[in-house]
Amino acid sequence: MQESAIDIDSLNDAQREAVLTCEGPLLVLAGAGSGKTRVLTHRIAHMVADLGVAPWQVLAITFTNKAAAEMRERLGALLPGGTRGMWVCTFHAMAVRILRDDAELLGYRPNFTIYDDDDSKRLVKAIMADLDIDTKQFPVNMVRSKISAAKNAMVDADEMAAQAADPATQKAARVYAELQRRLMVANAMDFDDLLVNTLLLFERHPEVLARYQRRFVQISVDEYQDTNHVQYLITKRLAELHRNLMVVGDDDQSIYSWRGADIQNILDFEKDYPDARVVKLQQNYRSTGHILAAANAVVANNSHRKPKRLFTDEGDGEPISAYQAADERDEGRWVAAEIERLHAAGTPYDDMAVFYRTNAQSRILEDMFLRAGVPYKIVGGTRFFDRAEIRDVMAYLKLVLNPADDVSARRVVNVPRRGIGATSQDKIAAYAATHGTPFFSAAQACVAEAGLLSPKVRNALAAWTSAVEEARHYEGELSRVVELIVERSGLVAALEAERTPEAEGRIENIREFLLIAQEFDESHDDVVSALESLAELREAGVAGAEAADDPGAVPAPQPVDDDGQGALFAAPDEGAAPAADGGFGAVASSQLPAFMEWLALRSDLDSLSGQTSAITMMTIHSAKGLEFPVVFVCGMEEGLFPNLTHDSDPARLEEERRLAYVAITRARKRLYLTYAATRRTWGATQANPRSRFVNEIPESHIKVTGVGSAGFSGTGWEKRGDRRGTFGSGTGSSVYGGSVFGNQTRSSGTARPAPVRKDPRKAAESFEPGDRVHHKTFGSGTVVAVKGDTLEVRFAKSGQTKKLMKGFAPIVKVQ
Ligand SMILES: Nc1ncnc2c1ncn2[C@@H]1O[C@H](COP(=O)(O)OP(=O)(O)OP(=O)(O)O)[C@@H](O)[C@H]1O
Ligand SMILES: [Mg+2]
Repeated sequence: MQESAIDIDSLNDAQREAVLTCEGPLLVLAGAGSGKTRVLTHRIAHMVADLGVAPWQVLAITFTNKAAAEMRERLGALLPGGTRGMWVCTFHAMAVRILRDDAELLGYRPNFTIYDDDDSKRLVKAIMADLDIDTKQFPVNMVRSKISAAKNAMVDADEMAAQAADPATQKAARVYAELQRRLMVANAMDFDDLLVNTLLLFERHPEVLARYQRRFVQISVDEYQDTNHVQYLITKRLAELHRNLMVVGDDDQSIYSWRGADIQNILDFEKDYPDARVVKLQQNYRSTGHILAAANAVVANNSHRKPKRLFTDEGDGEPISAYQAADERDEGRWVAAEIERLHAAGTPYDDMAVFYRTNAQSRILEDMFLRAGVPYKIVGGTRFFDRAEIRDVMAYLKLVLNPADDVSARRVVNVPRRGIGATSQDKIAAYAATHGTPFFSAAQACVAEAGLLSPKVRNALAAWTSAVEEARHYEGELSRVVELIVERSGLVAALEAERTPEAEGRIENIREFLLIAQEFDESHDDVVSALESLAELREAGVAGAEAADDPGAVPAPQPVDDDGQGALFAAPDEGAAPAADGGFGAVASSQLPAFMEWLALRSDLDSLSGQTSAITMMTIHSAKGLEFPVVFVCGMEEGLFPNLTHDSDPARLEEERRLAYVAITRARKRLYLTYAATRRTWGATQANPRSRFVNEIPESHIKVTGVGSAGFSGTGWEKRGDRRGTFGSGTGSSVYGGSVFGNQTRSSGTARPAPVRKDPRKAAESFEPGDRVHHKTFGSGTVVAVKGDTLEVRFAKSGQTKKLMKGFAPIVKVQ
């Protein structure tokens, strides 16, 4: 095999056996980081490069788009001759390709539309409203998951109705029938339909199936433990002719049972293919010893699993760091500071990832990263400030600040819908063009002059312009202005009227935005320093810092000199504003301009992160199959992770634990687990003990720091008590007893386990003259003076001394 295109010597014996087994069914069953995906790609490369298999004869399926992209890249690197024609994709992407060619056979037109999760949810909701089904009694999500389960079990609506034993299932069956009818009329398929229709196509049209069976001589499926029934059947059908099917997976990493994934598919592989070769891999090449030991220890608490153990030759590496934060903001802040510290010490941002159990956690983290200047990207989610409802509120505020901002005016004139349609908007725009005025002034004129618009539109427009005017003239706190515009624009009222879970989510986001404004009112100093950071970035000529978010909106902040920040707070008609402000004058609330600049700073930092390397933020679910040198898992608290309620099924706890195993095993060299003593979610503050998954890690592999200690380098309180075994059954209320958190809570008699700093946002690090520091933009320097929250730092490269705000300037101490 010396001639091989791949480096066979880089594989261990078991891996080599798998790579060289190119005929017949093959199962690779092994724990995380043991090289399953690497074996899969090397095996394909070997077949193509050495055995004459054509790339187009190869089908490689994986679970997420990100994983598919990585696999394609790896294959590209291994096969200089190219991978043209090879299908490397997810099940859904494969289904789309197949159906684009032949959906007509099932009665669709080839240009069918794909409804994503949001679209299909909206459709289900509309149907339920039309059928008069009460969504309080039968929640939309419950109905959808019943329909989805039926689809994935290949049960159609009639069959579901015939089998339905309870009212909820009967209702779901009715919705299902109508859903399919409407999807068909709309020439659309939802995600489940893509899979189901592919299978139907194969069953009803054997000639189509035969074509693909002949084509795909070699089929490989990664993350096989997470295939559901339909996916299993599709794979089975496709592989029937050549029987060259390789599946790889790890039963400990099955995390999609809530979507119908069936761990049994992997466990039954040997039953389906009695001649299957089974290869087990035991060496982990990803993680250092402490991390691997922690993962092994946690997952060992699951009873429904095939026991297996992994070893590593890597050495122990660094113990896992656990950090107990005062609250969720302290957590975010600490993570940001630690990221900056690692970055200053040479770890590229790209090498770091931050995971969370639920999407809702990302907002605070984003907030803290933006403040600290940590560039980030979010996989599989929308960044807070990119969300439509937040953009709407921001457009309103821009308009309040600057009524000449036509982009914002046009964006929100009919948001929420108030009957000012395209025709009316065109008329206003035409008026504006004729009179050379901004759109908003034209709107005011159209309100004043009868006859230009219909009375109904005129009324709606009057309400809109007066809402903006009222906010403009409100003299008082900024948060009140934001509240006012949110109320008077009708944004929240319209969402409330929708009475949908998404609308609820949007309202919640708007509330979060209000909180940000309140915080701004409370912490003006921080803002000054945040603006300073931006000014510094601009001064330093950092690419992207000049990028204007929205032309004609907020005036760009001006660089400050050493003594004053005055220019930063200029109202739009003083100095920095565009010359033509439409003659509107300054807004009454003096803080709005600064607030808008602050928000602009955020988007500026966003654009910075688009260009340079960035940390990755994502849910643990989307981290499957990936690896990063440094991983932070946030929110390690009971109730959040494991994400359980008291009446949760014990099987769910096992799935949550598998998720913890997935999270831990993504880390190559450094793993951080963080948890907050108190956490504010949905307006309520909760104090949850730290996650049992942290407690399940033996003490020898983990180092705990936290509030009460001097920042992240201190030792703080230590874990004690018999952590393992205390949890007994692993479910129910006894779980809280025995955790360190629990002990301390009881002994101190307070709700919090350790002294909580008054303002956790201010306390991450203390500086003294003489300390060596590193600034994101200016590089290394020395602290020359500390005055309150202001540091004076002399930077080595420029020789300049700069004033920086502690806690906001992107600066860390270097040891
Ligand atoms: N024989 C080997 N020699 C050197 N490095 C290896 C070897 N096998 C695997 N690796 C490396 O170990 C890491 C983990 O491999 P891989 O991602 O294929 O594991 P996996 O089993 O698919 O993990 P997961 O279960 O998380 O998907 C990768 O960085 C890979 O390049
Ligand atoms: Mg893998």
